[in-house]
Amino acid sequence: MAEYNRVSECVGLITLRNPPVNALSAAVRQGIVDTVQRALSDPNVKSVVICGQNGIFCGGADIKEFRSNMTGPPLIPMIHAIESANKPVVAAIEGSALGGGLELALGCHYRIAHSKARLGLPEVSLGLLPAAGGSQRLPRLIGVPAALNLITTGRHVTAAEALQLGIVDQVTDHNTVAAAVKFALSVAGRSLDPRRISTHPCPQQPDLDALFEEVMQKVRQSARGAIAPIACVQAVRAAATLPYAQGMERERELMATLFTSGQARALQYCFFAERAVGRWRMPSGARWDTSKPRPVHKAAVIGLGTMGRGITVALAQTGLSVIAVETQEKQLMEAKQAISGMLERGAKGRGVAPALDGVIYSQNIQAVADVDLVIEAVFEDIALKTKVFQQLSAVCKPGTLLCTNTSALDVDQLASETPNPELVVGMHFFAPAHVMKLLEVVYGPRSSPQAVATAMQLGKKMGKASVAVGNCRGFVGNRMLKPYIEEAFFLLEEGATPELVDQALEEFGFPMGVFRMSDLSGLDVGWRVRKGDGLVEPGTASGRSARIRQGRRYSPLGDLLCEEGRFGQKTGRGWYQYDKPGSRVARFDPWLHSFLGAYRAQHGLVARRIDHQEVLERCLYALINEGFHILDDGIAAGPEDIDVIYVSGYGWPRHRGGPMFYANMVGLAKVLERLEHYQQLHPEVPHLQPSSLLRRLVASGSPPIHKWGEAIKKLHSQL
Ligand SMILES: CCCCCCCCCCCCC[C@H](O)CC(=O)SCCNC(=O)CCNC(=O)[C@H](O)C(C)(C)COP(=O)(O)OP(=O)(O)OC[C@H]1O[C@@H](n2cnc3c(N)ncnc32)[C@H](O)[C@@H]1OP(=O)(O)O
Repeated sequence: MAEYNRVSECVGLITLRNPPVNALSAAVRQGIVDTVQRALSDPNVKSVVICGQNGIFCGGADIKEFRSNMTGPPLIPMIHAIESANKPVVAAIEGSALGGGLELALGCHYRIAHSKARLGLPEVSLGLLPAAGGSQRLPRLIGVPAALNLITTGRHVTAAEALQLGIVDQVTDHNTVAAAVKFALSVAGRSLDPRRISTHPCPQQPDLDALFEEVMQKVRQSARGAIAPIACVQAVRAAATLPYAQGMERERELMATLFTSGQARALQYCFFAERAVGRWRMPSGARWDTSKPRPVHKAAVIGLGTMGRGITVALAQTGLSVIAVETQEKQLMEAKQAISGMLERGAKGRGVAPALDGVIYSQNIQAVADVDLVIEAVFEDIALKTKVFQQLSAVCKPGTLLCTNTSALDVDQLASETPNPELVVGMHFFAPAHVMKLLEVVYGPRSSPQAVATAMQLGKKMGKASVAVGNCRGFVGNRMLKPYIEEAFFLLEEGATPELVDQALEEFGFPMGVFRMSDLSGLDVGWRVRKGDGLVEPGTASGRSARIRQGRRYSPLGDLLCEEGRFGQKTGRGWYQYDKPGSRVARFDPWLHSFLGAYRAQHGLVARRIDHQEVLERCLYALINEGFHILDDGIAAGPEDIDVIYVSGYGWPRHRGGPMFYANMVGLAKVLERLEHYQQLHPEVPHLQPSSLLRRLVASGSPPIHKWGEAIKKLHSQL
């Protein structure tokens, strides 16, 4: 809806009303068409101001409408009618002007923004392009290079940057609508021809072809298979080389291709999934909207290794007071230096003062007595963590939340070692913790809803994609990673190479294939876990029986590399070779290939040709299958939780929507059929055995992903 008022006698004020972000729904578009017409036909009105209610101009087209048949007046003629109006129209921008919201403002003759406003054309992140004239007007207004940057990245700019770029005409610290009304009065009666952006040519740009070639190359490289960034470049090229009407035609064609692509569906799914995970719920029935978080003003981090340092930085950057505890003096000094450096670099990047004073360092655990929340990040050893939790329980004031950053240990076991297990949750950060977006908040059967609410709220404050998950081995992310990695090892045994497997996964869209990723994170990490599980044996045995451990197929390849001291990048050797320890460029390693040949010979394995399709099906479907187990077990509340974890923490290509969304796109029946196929070939591999939930979903007609929750509930009630 849009409300109309006449203010200051001769200004028509149009207010967009569609909480929470004034998205341009059919009703809002109709409201704008009607109120603009009313203002233009009223002889008492000399100029018009468009604003949004509740301090936000407009969050763009209503993304929810994209899923259905769109009705109501279309955006493009609506914006043209504003631009061609014979009275000045001024956009009063508060909060956000994004996507269609900014395109609406670009159709206005003037734009006044509040200093705290953010503007942008983020359509690319939804798999689209600014298709209400944005791809044609913005380059005409601010020039091709700046428009390319904004449209291909989708980044939001501050009002100050928007002013500098020429997107807005004025920035105010005061009441934006009042400033816009005053401005509208001052320009009433002036010629509007120079203010109609669509009538301008793009500012001249030397060597346009070279510029587009360079940008296209860069975009193709970073897009990892996403098509929208490429279409955005093509649309801006049309703006730079074609008359406006033809440019608009090109914009429409490109949008039609994107709009109907699976990628747009996947990216829009991610947008809503990221918001849905904030509405967490636990199997006990506790939920986000009935659980009140405790305030957290002061936090502590115990253990200042890599994870503890990153967590300290993330907390301090949120504005919290942090007590950082490390018992060894030398490590404490090193950590202090490293944390200060990270805070300084982070502050420089954001143009703010570093929060150095926000961190107090101590060797003494007693220093945490009055904090509201502690995150333990000591070495992954249950005995050590148990001791720390017992000390914390004795030292901390009553009610302090005790969080563990474990990635592998049993949160419930740790909780049971404390007098108040309801205060214990896992906060599983990903390295580097001040950079990586993902946080798994792990609740045990005794964690209180308030503890979960507090950890979730703190995660949100830290800017993390926080997902509440149940307690199990590996939680969600690492539990699903295990079969994925194991399949990759089996593929090597059967004839694949690390290069082939990685290439297939990188072409799918992962930033790194499984072997390059293992080299980066360190092969010794998995080795230690497998040793702990009693799976590692001396590598001299041969034949099939040597590769069956604990009753299932096992590949000792990773262990054998570790025995050779090949831990990945840090030792300069792993699945690849590196110029020196710590260097990042993975190179083909002839040693590794002859090692694989010798290994196959020792075990009587005959290498066969393996193609990309098999790599993808075996690695990805094994991972997805585990995802169905996780849903069946109630460890994740819904497929969105799993997908957000994989997209924000494990490099799953966002334009493929996450593993569960991908399974939905491929078709559940197809995933089931391929798993059954591989399971028949590899009966000794339990993770290829299709999950019973997947079978039941297929049997119930493969409901679309947004109906899985309902279907799972129904299927569980039938058990
Ligand atoms: C046959 C083929 C024909 C093809 C041709 C089809 C042509 C169609 C014509 C289209 C013309 C193109 C128009 C335009 O170019 C396209 C667009 O505008 S796409 C939208 C672009 N806008 C955005 O991407 C902004 C998205 N929103 C945000 O970034 C943030 O929400 C915010 C605005 C910065 C506010 O942030 P917060 O305050 O943190 O709030 P939340 O993010 O939590 O959001 C609150 C709530 O609002 C919902 N929401 C937000 N934006 C939109 C939106 N644009 N549409 C619908 N809903 C929106 C959000 O989901 C939250 O709700 P919840 O999910 O929690 O219920």
